[in-house]
Amino acid sequence: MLEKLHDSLLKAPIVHRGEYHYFIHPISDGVPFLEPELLDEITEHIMEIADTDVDRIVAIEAMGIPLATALSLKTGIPFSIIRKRPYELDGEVILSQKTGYSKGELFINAIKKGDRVLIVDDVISTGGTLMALISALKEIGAEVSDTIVVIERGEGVAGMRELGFDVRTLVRINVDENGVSIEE
Ligand SMILES: O=P(O)(O)OC[C@H]1O[C@H](OP(=O)(O)OP(=O)(O)O)[C@H](O)[C@@H]1O
Ligand SMILES: Nc1nc2[nH]cnc2c(=O)[nH]1
Repeated sequence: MLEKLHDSLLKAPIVHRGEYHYFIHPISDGVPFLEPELLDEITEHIMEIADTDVDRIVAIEAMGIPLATALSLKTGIPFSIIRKRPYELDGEVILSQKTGYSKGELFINAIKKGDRVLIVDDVISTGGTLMALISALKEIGAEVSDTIVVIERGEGVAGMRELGFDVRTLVRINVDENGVSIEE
């Protein structure tokens, strides 16, 4: 199961972002290129496990976008992108994003009270991004039916679960200077 995802992760190169060992992979970076067969394997799997009885798929710029696009085409569900720049439309919600290697702001538009949403993203590490997003969506009054992330590294998911956030991931990896290994 998820053979293409596992095989490709084992080949992922590592670069350094400060102290952080950052892996580079088609799903998390679009580099070197994202093969349709890999995207198909992953999104078929997400459709098998996720609650797709939702009004909207929600994806975070940038690398949530290919996942949301493929899922939207398969399910017919529209998607919204949480952007890294403001539009200054009425009702825009701003949140702070902090990962293991960066800080910034995210902007939510056009998600309203009562909307049922499925969140998808490429990677979770500290969980900072998703925790901020889920909290903001709850504050808006949207119902997060499911949160699915393709690649899990680090302790973010465990920390989020302790705080009552429900996140499911497709593969859990370890990353060090030698590369990526897959946790069984
Ligand atoms: O669990 P965390 O530590 O918060 O890290 C996870 C976030 O990091 C990546 O986003 P990034 O901001 O690097 O954006 P990108 O998709 O544009 O590469 C990834 O897409 C997640 O959104
Ligand atoms: N591509 C990529 N995205 C990430 N998001 C959080 N950690 C990582 C990482 O190591 N690589």
